[in-house]
Amino acid sequence: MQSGGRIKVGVLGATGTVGQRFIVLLSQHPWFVLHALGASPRSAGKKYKDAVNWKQTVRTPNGVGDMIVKECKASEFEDCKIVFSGLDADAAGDIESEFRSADLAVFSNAKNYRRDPHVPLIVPLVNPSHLSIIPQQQSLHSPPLKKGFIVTNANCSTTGYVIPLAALEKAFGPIELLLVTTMQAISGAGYPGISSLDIMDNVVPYISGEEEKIEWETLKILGGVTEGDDGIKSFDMHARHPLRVSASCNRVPVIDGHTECVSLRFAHRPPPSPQQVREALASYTPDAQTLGCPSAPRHAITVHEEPDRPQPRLDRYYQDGAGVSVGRVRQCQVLDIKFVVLANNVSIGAATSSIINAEYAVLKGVVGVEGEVEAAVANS
Ligand SMILES: NC(=O)C1=CN([C@@H]2O[C@H](COP(=O)(O)OP(=O)(O)OC[C@H]3O[C@@H](n4cnc5c(N)ncnc54)[C@H](OP(=O)(O)O)[C@@H]3O)[C@@H](O)[C@H]2O)C=CC1
Ligand SMILES: N[C@@H](CC(=O)OP(=O)(O)O)C(=O)O
Repeated sequence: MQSGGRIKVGVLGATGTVGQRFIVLLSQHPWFVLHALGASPRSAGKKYKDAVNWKQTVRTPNGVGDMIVKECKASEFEDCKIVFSGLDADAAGDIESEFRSADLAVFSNAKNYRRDPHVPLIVPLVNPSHLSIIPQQQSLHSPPLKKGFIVTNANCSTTGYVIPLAALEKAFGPIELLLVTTMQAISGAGYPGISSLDIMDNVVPYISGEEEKIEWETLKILGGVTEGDDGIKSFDMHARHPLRVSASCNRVPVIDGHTECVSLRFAHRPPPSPQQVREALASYTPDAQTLGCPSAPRHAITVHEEPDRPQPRLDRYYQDGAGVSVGRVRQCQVLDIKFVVLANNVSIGAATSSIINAEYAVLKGVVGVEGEVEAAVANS
């Protein structure tokens, strides 16, 4: 596609569920322009339109269908300032590592590097300040890197519920106990995902590895970054205020949108009332909004007053799926407060988060700032 002074970006896993969402969002992005698409050796060498099983409700953007899908090799993406990854986790580890070593900036949806002590796990509406670990990631790399790094975003269920949690911790101090029960959409499992005979007329009360990811990722995201006497930074895993999380995950026959029921207890007594919680959620303004990231939602959290909302079919595409919806905020008879949250797993749960992370990194100068980048930001 023509760059027109915009920042050239690539997408790995461009044919997949998350990859297709990247294509839709990036094709209309004010700063970024799609420059290279990669997928498996099965797709490489084909025109995108012949390789992809397009499942979006909008048509393939102009010019993208005729782009030739490349192999996921860094040499094929060397002109890209930013590479977004929607790779299958079986392939993501080696490929993303090769791209970083080739001094490319990688924003990944895959789980492979989320636990790496030098890789930030960023939900852009919560903890983009964790980008501060990037210089350390680059200097500890062998050989040290000038521009290359990996930033990961979180599991889609983690992403949805940590946004209201961050708003509540900001307003009322640390949370100490958390229970979350998810009802996760079919698209979370990629394409073709779970078979129709398994999910129609059914609920499957198990998603491999999901509960452990939610329980662990929450601590890294909501914790801070601390610096030791030796100058080495590390993620504190919410250590100053230990937080215990218990997650139960279910697959339900919904196409897009993860719904999660959350109960929590605050560390400080007395806890806020349900009305104070509603107000804190509705007024939450993440740094990504204040800084002017173009893909950040206008309302990070939409609070519903109706007793039967949010619902995936009604609420998952509000703001193009870039925010989250919360409803049923009420007193919990066991902990303090309970509520329901809905997040679009493919948008804020995946592609939109990666894109906002990249926008934030551009605005903070973490992605190599050169004339081209400044011009794109200035012209947007
Ligand atoms: N779906 C969701 O809601 C979310 C997904 N994620 C994560 O994002 C990633 C992508 O998920 P999703 O889009 O659902 O998955 P899909 O299975 O739909 O897509 C996987 C993509 O990876 C490519 N791929 C597979 N094997 C290889 C390989 N050996 N080399 C290069 N490319 C390969 C596929 O290409 P090809 O078409 O050629 O096979 C395809 O483009 C995963 O890591 C997933 O865990 C994270 C949050 C939410
Ligand atoms: N496991 C999630 C989606 C996903 O791929 O998560 P992760 O990137 O953490 O593996 C779901 O099934 O809804």
